[in-house]
Amino acid sequence: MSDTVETAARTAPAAVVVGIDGPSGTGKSSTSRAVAAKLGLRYLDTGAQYRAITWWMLANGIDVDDAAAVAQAAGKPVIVSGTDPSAPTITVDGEDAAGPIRTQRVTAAVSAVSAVPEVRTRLTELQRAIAAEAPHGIVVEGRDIGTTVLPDADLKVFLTASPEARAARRNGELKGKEAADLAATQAALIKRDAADSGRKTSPLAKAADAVEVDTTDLTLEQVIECVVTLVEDKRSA
Ligand SMILES: Nc1ncnc2c1ncn2[C@@H]1O[C@H](COP(=O)(O)OP(=O)(O)O)[C@@H](O)[C@H]1O
Ligand SMILES: Nc1ccn([C@@H]2O[C@H](COP(=O)(O)OP(=O)(O)O)[C@@H](O)[C@H]2O)c(=O)n1
Repeated sequence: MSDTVETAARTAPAAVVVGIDGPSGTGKSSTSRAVAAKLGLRYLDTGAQYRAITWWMLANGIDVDDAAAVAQAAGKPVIVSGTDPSAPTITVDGEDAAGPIRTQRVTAAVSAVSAVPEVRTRLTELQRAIAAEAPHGIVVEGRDIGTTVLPDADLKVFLTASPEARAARRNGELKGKEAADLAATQAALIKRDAADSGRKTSPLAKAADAVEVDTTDLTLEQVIECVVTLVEDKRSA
């Protein structure tokens, strides 16, 4: 090894692992992607994986309300996540699933599928393997990253926002596609939060050592800057 390479290896910052959790519409995906891109880290959307397995169950005629049937099928689909924050991808059995996993049908079914312990065990293993392989570190977002998937993460962030703000953000995305009225969007969000927070296995929860950021009155840029600063503080500590 040359002197220059040895010096570079010695001075490169250690890999940093960041977990970002919170309910729907708090800004997890947008913030995590931007923070990862700014800091040269990989990015993993674990919600997309739960959506992907749910999409496969629906496409294969599995009754998503039959936990035993979901558990039996949980090992079948091959889910692959691309972790480049500028172009994240997700495939199921080699097929691009990025579009189909965002439909209302999948959104309405995902909490039931993600409550099944066999589904969680499988995806948690996959998520840990992806995080362990990230050369410079990774930002992983979801519901149970700080509590279950990566309890030793260098930084844990828990994003919150009022139900009104979250529903307005979600409706902004749906405009022109599957537009819903604000009250219906808010009711659906609250129902999903309750299911995700109330399940037995790794529910949506803030880890005791997570930093909570209320994004209700912050712009997306402000949230990104806040998390970048938290990561840099950790790195220099
Ligand atoms: N602080 C914010 N202020 C306004 N809009 C935001 C903010 N954070 C995120 N958004 C917007 O809200 C929508 C949902 O954000 P997203 O990152 O997908 O949330 P989550 O992953 O928590 O469900 C996106 O359209 C995003 O651009
Ligand atoms: N780590 C995770 C991530 C998502 N999920 C489940 O997957 C669903 C979809 O997650 P998502 O992050 O795509 O949801 P949005 O907030 O983007 O709508 C959640 O409602 C949970 O049921 C989970 O159980 N655990």
